[in-house]
Amino acid sequence: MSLQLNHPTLLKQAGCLLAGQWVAADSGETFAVTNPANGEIITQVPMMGRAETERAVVAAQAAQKSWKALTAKLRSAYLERWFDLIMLHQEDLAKLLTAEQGKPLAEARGEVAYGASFIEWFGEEAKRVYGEVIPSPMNDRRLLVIKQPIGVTAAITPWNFPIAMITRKAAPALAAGCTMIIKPAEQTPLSAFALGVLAEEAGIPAGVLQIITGDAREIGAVLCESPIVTKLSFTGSTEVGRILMRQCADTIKKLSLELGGNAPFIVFDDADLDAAVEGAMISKFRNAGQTCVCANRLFVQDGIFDAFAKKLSAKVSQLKVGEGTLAEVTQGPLIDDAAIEKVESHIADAVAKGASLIQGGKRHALGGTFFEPTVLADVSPSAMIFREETFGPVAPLFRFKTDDEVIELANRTEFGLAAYFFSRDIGRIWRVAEALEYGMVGVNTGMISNEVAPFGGVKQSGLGREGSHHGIDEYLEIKYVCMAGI
Ligand SMILES: NC(=O)C1=CN([C@@H]2O[C@H](COP(=O)(O)OP(=O)(O)OC[C@H]3O[C@@H](n4cnc5c(N)ncnc54)[C@H](OP(=O)(O)O)[C@@H]3O)[C@@H](O)[C@H]2O)C=CC1
Ligand SMILES: O=C(O)CCCC(=O)O
Repeated sequence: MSLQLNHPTLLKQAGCLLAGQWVAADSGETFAVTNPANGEIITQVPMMGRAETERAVVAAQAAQKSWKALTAKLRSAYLERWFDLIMLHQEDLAKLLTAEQGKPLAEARGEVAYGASFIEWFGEEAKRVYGEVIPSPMNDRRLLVIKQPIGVTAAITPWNFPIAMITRKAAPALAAGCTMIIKPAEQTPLSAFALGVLAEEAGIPAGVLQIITGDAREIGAVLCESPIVTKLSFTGSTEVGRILMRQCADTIKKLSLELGGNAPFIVFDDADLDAAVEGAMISKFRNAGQTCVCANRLFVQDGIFDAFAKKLSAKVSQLKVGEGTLAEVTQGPLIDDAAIEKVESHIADAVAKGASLIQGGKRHALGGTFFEPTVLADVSPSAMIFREETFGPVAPLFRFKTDDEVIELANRTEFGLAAYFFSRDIGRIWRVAEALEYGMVGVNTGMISNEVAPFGGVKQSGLGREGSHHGIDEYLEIKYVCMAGI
């Protein structure tokens, strides 16, 4: 194993973090974590299930009593220490992330900093959970609102952002006074464990943050069905989101769901062409196209279509595909074979329906799950790629003529996460921003995520918001106190 870390204990091999101990599965079973760039096994992690999850829930409940009793200032101090340690070990965390997920090291470093920013932000927000005094309609009464932690919470997270998707959930939970059990994706548990090691080093007490790997269905079933767990936050596919929502119905659990997207990226004739191409590169090709906010459908107005297609293809041809550890690489492997098959099927279907392939289009000569960054022109709205999230490095260009036409096309989807458009007409900017049925809209930019802004979708892209001052509300309950006899 060639992973050289300055702080070797960050690579946890033997156990999950349960009730302050690193423990093996009851059965002793493990599963392999592999490097998607070369298929090598990095390490084995525990294959846990129902029994271990039930114990984690009990431990989380016990820990929550004292965690919520701390002052917000003290919880904030724990989070600040955790943030500092993550940034201190940014390079090691980035190496681990690249090893198990595949993204280029520069992107991995960026994700570590992005992930840490949620801990810093919510550490600060912990101190600003204000209540209200409501002017009373009766002289002898005083009406108050206080906010309290929702209790024991759980997070089920995906492989595409193995650090940030955990911290975006765990930081507000801990800041609010909740405890959290985290089930990371099977492909990327090592980043999660490393966060757990640093949380321990920051002094975060046993049971406040627990990390469990293994059988997703069994672990998920316990987390959803337990009446002790009062909140579940999930990021991943819409299909699994639906299953979890159904499973949470019996306990009427509070849910945050961050599900699939089908982002439109619109370039109007009056756009700054270079800025639009830059925006498309970052929005489409970040993490090899494997983000839920990636541009999935690029709509380009007739008058600028050919120039945009040419410039974008030229930029795409300069992307360097390879192992994420190599300095010059800008696109790593896709996560697995299923991902590459989906990309291939979307391209084949688009071409069969009349699209022309103007860049890339096939598996990369490196083999494995490396894929050539691809551009398709004149794609038909009847193509599969119009309806489904590709989650890969394919930019399909659709031609349009009018504003009304493109707004209708952009909204013709059950998803509503992120949308982007480029224009320099202030009237059009307002009209289009308001007409797009999406939770987030980037205007003249392809990059919208940061810790101070509310991240989340409408329609079937999910429920709730993460990040920003709204993010902590997902982990708080409102209590109304009516005081009579004044
Ligand atoms: N919104 C987003 O950011 C993401 C969207 N996706 C979309 O989903 C597609 C498939 O990716 P995939 O990784 O399979 O996403 P999934 O939704 O299957 O996985 C996300 C998380 O859910 C867990 N999970 C899966 N099934 C269950 C279950 N029945 N009960 C409880 N937890 C469960 C997974 O665990 P385990 O890994 O152990 O199976 C993982 O931790 C992608 O191609 C992409 O389109 C994927 C990832 C992120
Ligand atoms: O794909 C996701 O679910 C997370 C998107 C990364 C971001 O926060 O921008």
